[in-house]
Amino acid sequence: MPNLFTAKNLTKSYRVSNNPLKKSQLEVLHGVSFSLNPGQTLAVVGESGSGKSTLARILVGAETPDSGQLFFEGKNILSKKHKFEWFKNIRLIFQDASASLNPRITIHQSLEEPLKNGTDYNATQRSDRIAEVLEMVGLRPEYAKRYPHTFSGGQRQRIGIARALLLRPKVIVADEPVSSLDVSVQAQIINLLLDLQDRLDLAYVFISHDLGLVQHFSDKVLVLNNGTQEEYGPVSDVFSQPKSKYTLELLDASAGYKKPE
Ligand SMILES: Nc1ncnc2c1ncn2[C@@H]1O[C@H](COP(=O)(O)OP(=O)(O)OP(=O)(O)O)[C@@H](O)[C@H]1O
Repeated sequence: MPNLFTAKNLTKSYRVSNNPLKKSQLEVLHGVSFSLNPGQTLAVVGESGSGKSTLARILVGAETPDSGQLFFEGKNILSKKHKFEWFKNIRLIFQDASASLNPRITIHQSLEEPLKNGTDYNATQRSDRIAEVLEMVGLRPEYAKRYPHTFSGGQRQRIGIARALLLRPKVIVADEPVSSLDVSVQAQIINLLLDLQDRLDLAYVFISHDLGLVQHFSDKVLVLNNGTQEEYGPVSDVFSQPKSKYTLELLDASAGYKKPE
């Protein structure tokens, strides 16, 4: 059986200057590889600017890597013929749900969009699925009639999660999904994500600065240092016996992280 989701040697550079006398390419990712199975969580950690969000955008198809491979259930999803499977099965949760919700349209309209693009459901089936995912994230179906500004930050993040779930994906990439929320709300959203993982056997790629949370939430961890994979392995191994000074410093700097006895 192939792994659910595998990345091999991903690289990505950006052009940063048009001046031929200056170095014009910035290498943001270099040789990133991992594998993930159903129900597992891979955390991606690293300093600001280490390439975490770039990796997240590549994993959901919002950016193209310069080289490397991505496999979903053994299929090369960088090939055009698997585009739809990629779109359906690997979905993103943003840090700030407000950014992904158009303020001028109702929640129903926002949630209907992926269903129009990703299914052949009729209007009634779309409404039923929207009601179903809203209930799954602890919101009332009638909230679909409202506009984004009528919700709290935590409720908007629940809507962002509902939107990610619409097409019944198997992998969710969550880029700092709780870091813009109040601490009390963060725990509720984390518990919701854990509960959904249990119920749906979801795999998560979880990007976070909070290593205490990563320790509690993840099975594996990938440490990025300036775009290079510094360490990768079970979270218990990497955090209890970090091989590199960089990882040790990240752990020391993270307030929430508790060293194992
Ligand atoms: N479109 C782009 N064009 C040029 N450079 C970019 C682009 N997107 C990101 N970068 C650069 O790539 C590097 C990695 O950025 P990225 O946002 O992936 O890091 P990050 O680890 O997610 O940071 P943070 O934790 O602050 O969100 C940074 O130096 C950033 O300035």
